[in-house]
Order: sequence, then structure tokens, then C-alpha cells
Amino acid sequence: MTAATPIVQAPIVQARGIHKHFGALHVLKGVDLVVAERELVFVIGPSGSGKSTLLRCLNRLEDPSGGSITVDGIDMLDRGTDINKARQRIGMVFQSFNLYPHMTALGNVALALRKVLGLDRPAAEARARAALERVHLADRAGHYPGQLSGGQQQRVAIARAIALEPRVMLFDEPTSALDPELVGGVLAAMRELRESGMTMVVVSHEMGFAKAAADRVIFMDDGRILEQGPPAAIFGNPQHERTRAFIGQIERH
Ligand SMILES: Nc1ncnc2c1ncn2[C@@H]1O[C@H](COP(=O)(O)OP(=O)(O)OP(=O)(O)O)[C@@H](O)[C@H]1O
Repeated sequence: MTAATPIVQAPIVQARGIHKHFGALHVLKGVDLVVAERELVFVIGPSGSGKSTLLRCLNRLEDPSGGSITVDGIDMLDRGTDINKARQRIGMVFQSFNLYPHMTALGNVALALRKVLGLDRPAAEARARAALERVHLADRAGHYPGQLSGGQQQRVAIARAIALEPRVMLFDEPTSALDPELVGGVLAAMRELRESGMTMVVVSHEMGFAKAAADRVIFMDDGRILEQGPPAAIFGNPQHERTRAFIGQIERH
């Protein structure tokens, strides 16, 4: 009997030695982040520690000052890389939903497909409808953003991103702008996405979600990854004093 050959999957995200300066401000001080396929990595840390900047470097919304980044095997920092094409593999959801107010939910999702993938209207709308179904908003397809709650608008933004079938999704504080009662619906949509096998990097203060859904929690402090591990280890037995202090502070609120 021959042993089965193990399938070795390349990581989806490989960021090594990332530095970022904003003028004299040294915001990222040599960050390594490797994310495996289907992994959910959750990033926590004090305000200003560089979480958003790290996320934004991964898809080149910010240009790192140094280091290397590949996403799905594509060198994101190579001058020869078509960055718009590379970004199609990276979905991003922000704190603000950024929907066009004069277009319906369906129109917003379909527009991304028409603009980015060049699909014609019927094909874009069919795919947009399927994406809205995945976030349980098929029945709101004809509603305008102003007719939707903040949580529903954020789920439309998630649908817009997943409709492009990215290889990884980046979430930058996706629930921070929402009233507390609307947070659960967005986290549920993220949870389902994770269960469908999406690779995700999430910056958020929703520690309950991290404990329940993350494979790995990263604690950032002053532009560095100070500590990382499974949620039970980071929340239950943090090794660094600063991690302990941060988690203690969060859990008191
Ligand atoms: N475009 C920019 N120009 C100048 N400074 C910036 C810029 N973007 C971020 N910074 C600074 O970089 C530092 C890190 O910001 P970043 O938003 O990455 O932190 P964060 O950990 O995500 O914080 P928060 O939890 O408050 O969102 C902060 O001091 C911020 O003021």
C-alpha cells in the first residue's frame, strides 16, 4: 500500500517583514503575516497599533515602505503586477458601507460585477442575486440603501465583495458603525462565509466573534505582532503583560 501524497496548499497570504512609514511615523515595524487557505485570522490591538494599515497594505490601498507580499501567489509589490486585476482576488469590507444611494441593493452588487469583471447586465444581475441570497437579502434586492438598516447595508457590501469570488476577504472594523442590535446579523453573515470555506482576515473589537469563529488571534502592539495563537490561548492565557492589559481592559467594558 502506498501512502497518500499529502496535499500541500500554499498560503493564500504571505506578508513578510512589512514596514510602513507615514512621514516620520513608523507605523508597521516588520510584520510577518501568513494566512492559510480557509483560515480566519482575527487581529486585535490598541488604537493606533497599525491593524488597519496592515490590512490596507495587503491589497495595496497603502504602499508598504518595505517587505514582501504575495496573495494567491501574486506578488503584490512587483511593478509588473496588474494591481487592479490582483485586487479582484481580495475582497474588502470597511466600517462604512460605501453603497451608491441612488442604486438598489441589486444594482450596487451588479455594478461591481459589470465594472470589475465586465459582465453584461443580465449576467451581472444573476450573479448579484445569488450573492445577496448568501447574505439572506434576496428579498431586499430592489431596496435602496436608504430603505435598509445599517446592518443590511453592510451585508450588501459583503455581497458585493463575495460576488467577485475573491480568494481572501479582509474586514476592517465591519460592525463599528452599527447600532448594537444590528451587529449580530453582520457577524452571522461573516460566520456563514467562514463556514463556506472563505479565507478571512478580520480587524474588529468583537471579541465574542473572535472566540467563537477565529482560528488564530493576533495581538498587535506599536506596529508589531506581539503575540498570536488560538483564541483560547490568547484570551485565556496571554503571555505578554501588554496583551493581558489590553484583553483585561476590553473585557471590563
Ligand atoms: N494615511 C495616513 N497618514 C498618516 N498617518 C496615518 C495614516 N493612516 C494611519 N496613520 C497613522 O498610523 C497609525 C496606525 O493607524 P491604524 O489605523 O493602522 O491603527 P489601528 O490599529 O487600526 O487603530 P484603530 O483601532 O484606532 O483603527 C496611527 O497613528 C494613525 O494615525
